[in-house]
Amino acid sequence: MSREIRIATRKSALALWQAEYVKARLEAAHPNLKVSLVPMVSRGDKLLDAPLAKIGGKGLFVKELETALLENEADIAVHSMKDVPMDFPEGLGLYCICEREDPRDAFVSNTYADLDALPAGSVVGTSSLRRQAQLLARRPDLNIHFLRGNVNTRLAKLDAGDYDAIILAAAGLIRLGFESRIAARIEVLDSLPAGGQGAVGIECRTDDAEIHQLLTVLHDQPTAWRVTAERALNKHLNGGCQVPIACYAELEGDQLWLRGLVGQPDGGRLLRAEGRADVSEAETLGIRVAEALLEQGAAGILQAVYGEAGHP
Ligand SMILES: NCc1[nH]cc(CCC(=O)O)c1CC(=O)O
Repeated sequence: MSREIRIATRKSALALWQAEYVKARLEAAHPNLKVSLVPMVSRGDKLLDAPLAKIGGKGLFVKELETALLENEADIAVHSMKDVPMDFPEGLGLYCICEREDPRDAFVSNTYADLDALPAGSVVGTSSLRRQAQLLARRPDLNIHFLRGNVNTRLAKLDAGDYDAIILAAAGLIRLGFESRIAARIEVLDSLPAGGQGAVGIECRTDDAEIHQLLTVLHDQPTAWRVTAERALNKHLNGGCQVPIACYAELEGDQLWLRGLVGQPDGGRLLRAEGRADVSEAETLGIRVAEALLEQGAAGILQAVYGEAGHP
């Protein structure tokens, strides 16, 4: 096989790690395949036109990679599934989901062993409303402070003494070699993860059958079923990037068990719902659990959050 695969990637440490991981696995499986990385420079100008600007936040970074695929500057884009919007542009789709890393949130602190060890009034860093809602529901005394930036930046801010603890996805820390920084993994019961957390997905052109075939060695069907159910829930709740929605699917034999949560950002109310279905019904299950959340009043909570964030 003489084909070359060009991987479009952002330049953050985590994005590069994920791209290198896919490159290494593709090369191992297909010895004659040439795989290269195409690191994307910022295209701030392109972000200003209306349709892109509407997508916002994380969606913008994905968009940049998608443009490279559509313009045939690259062949595949590697994403953290939790950052991938629900719908794809015409001509592109998700053709591979790799085996999931630890999906849990991680408690990271230089002083305290876990959440319960934090003294009253401690400062915890996270910019995720999902994490904030669940933290405050359990520990209303904590002070949640905004924490932005990539994984390295966030760890540096913790080390500078700005926070007593921070919450990050375990997966990102493990991939970047920072597993030893995890003081405690927070069980999913206490911090239900974001849909797709810990899973890496590969997007490519719909009509590129040769690439689809080459990618099959990286596909992990159990992860794909789980992430499909989670994304269906997010989609049904219209979950964008800054919303207090959590969901997590596990496999019990050939049954999917999906748990979903919508939380008031101040932790005052956490709505929970769950359901089980055959793996072939992953999407229906996601919609069903989302409906159960809506019946409890999820729309009101989400509407209040969108209002504050300035969304329509
Ligand atoms: N929001 C950014 C982001 N996107 C994916 C991960 C971690 C790795 C993953 O979930 O696959 C992170 C960092 C974090 O939330 O701590």
